[in-house]
Order: sequence, then C-alpha cells, then structure tokens
Amino acid sequence: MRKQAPVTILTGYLGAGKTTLLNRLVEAYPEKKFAVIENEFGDEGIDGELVKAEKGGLYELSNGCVCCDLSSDLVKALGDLMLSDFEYGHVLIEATGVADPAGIVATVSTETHISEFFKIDGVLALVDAEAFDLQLLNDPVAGRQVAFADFVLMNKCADVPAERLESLEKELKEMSPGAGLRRTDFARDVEGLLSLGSGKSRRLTDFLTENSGGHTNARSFSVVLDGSFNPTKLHYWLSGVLAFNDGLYRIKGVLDLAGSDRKAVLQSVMVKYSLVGGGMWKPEEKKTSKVVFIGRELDKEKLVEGLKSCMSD
Ligand SMILES: Nc1nc2c(ncn2[C@@H]2O[C@H](COP(=O)(O)OP(=O)(O)OP(=O)(O)O)[C@@H](O)[C@H]2O)c(=O)[nH]1
Repeated sequence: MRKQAPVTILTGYLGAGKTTLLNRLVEAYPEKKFAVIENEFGDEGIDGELVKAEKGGLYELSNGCVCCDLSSDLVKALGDLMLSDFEYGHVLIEATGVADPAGIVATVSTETHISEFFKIDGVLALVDAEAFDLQLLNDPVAGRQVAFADFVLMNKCADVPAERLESLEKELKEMSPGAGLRRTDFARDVEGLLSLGSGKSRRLTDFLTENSGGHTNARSFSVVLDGSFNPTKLHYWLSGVLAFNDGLYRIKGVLDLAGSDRKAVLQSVMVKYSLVGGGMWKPEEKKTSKVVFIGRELDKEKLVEGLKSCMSD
C-alpha cells in the first residue's frame, strides 16, 4: 500500500495568525516538501499572495460558506495533488478563519480514495490572545476551532498582560482538554507541530454528532478597484471605520498605493490594522487593488464608498 501523506490542518479565528504559522513551517522544514491548500474566503484570492510556498505545490480553493460547502472542492484539490507531478511529503491545509475544522478532518479521513492517500497528522488551532474573548462572544465557531484542536497556539502574546494570559490559558485548557498548548508571538516556535499523530481527531465521530450544523455568522464581500490609493486618506478612513464598526472582524487586501512600486498588503484584525510592502508589481501585471471585508451585518455600500474615497485624486 502507498504511504499516506500526513496532513496538518491550520485552524483559528479570523486573523489569529494561520498564514503566519504556515509560512514559518514552510521556512523551517524545507525538506518536508509541503503542498499547501489555501481556503480563500470569497472569490478574490488574497491569501495565496501571502503564502511563501512554491507555486507548484499551492492549491487555492475559493468558497463562500466554508462550513457547508468545502468538501467537494477539497476532494478535488487533493485529487489534483495526487495526479500532479509535484512531489510532496506533507500537506498543509489552511482553513478560513470561520471554518469549522471538523468538516475538513471528516473529508480527509473518510472520503473514499482520499483517505487511502492522506492521513490527518493534527489540527493546529491559532488563538489571538488579544482578541479571542471578543471573537468568541461574536461567533461560537471560534470556540469549536479550539475544541477540535490537537494543539493550541496562543499567538500575539507579547502585548497581553501576564494575568490575562494565565486566565486565557486556563480557559483554553478547559475548552480543549488533552490538547497541547503553547504561548507564542508571530507563531515563532514551530517545534514538534508536524508530528502530532492525530490524537484528538480520532474523536471525530463524537464531535461531529455533538456539534453538527456549526454555521458561522460571518460573511464576506470583496471589492476590486483600478487606480491608486492615497496612504494618508486610507489611514484616516481605516482608523475610523475599525474603531466604530463592531461587526467588521477582518479586512485583507493587496493594494496599489500611490508612489510605490510594491504591492501594499493591508491587514486588519478587529480594531488594529497594518499596511506593509509586499512583492513588486510585475511590468506586465495590471495594478488592480483587491480588498476583502469579513464581518457581521456589514454595510457593503457604505464600506465600498468609504474605500473609494481613499483613492488618489
Ligand atoms: N502583533 C502581532 N501581529 C501578528 C502576530 N501574528 C500575526 N500577526 C499579524 O496579524 C495579521 C493576521 O495574520 P495572518 O497570519 O494573516 O492571520 P490568519 O489567521 O491567516 O488570517 P485569516 O486567514 O484572515 O483568518 C497579520 O498582519 C500578521 O502580520 C503576532 O503574534 N503579533
């Protein structure tokens, strides 16, 4: 029988640090030959641009409601991987921040043909130590991701007071008994995360029975715009919109910023945002900006209008 390739699933709520961890793993273990499956939220691929894996081993899935609809796309991606020339030794699946990992584990472990070639090594859950409590309050999926994990990484710990970290640690242990737990910052410590041997996923059947129908309440929409952005206008607009818009959980974008030859990568998680230089625009590439908004009860028209008001005159 062919050796089954180990599969690691990265889960965790919007902006917790899944892509950051994925890039750390790809850099730390080049000998593993990773195939990366990215589950994009919405139809505009942004995460793929932020992943450092080789193009040959990067598969992007676009999906609306990931909790219900992922299975057939995932089967197709794994099928494509099996048939491709790409030699892989380990598969990393990054779920969207609102996905319930149970469905992904179920697809890999029970789907005929797929389960012959792949086996779950572990589910890694990233937790945003700054924002987790608020996220859990807004969306129970944040809790299910932790409950299902074999290993929980408490990320973004640097700016959180020690007492708060201790109480969060206690809370996470109660939510996910038996799972490994580690504090980190920018997902720095990746030691031992790729040989978990799928402890908890064995409890899949029980879990699926108890937690069936796990829909998230988050929705997304994306905007594609031609023309460059004015960095100052963008800063003022983002600061206001994030401070006063409780339902806006996450913004991700790749932007054409006036005066820059690089793509600007926009990331917001709850009220914080960053805008940093990404790869260069290629000479033949059209400078199109793509922005995805994710949240609850978003006023799309107003957000698009606000975003457009940040463009250069
Ligand atoms: N301050 C701080 N920022 C972090 C840390 N880890 C990641 N970030 C930043 O948080 C933002 C979100 O990180 P990602 O790795 O894209 O998070 P994600 O979980 O993949 O996001 P989604 O796929 O949208 O759910 C990025 O701007 C990261 O640079 C950390 O430990 N501390």
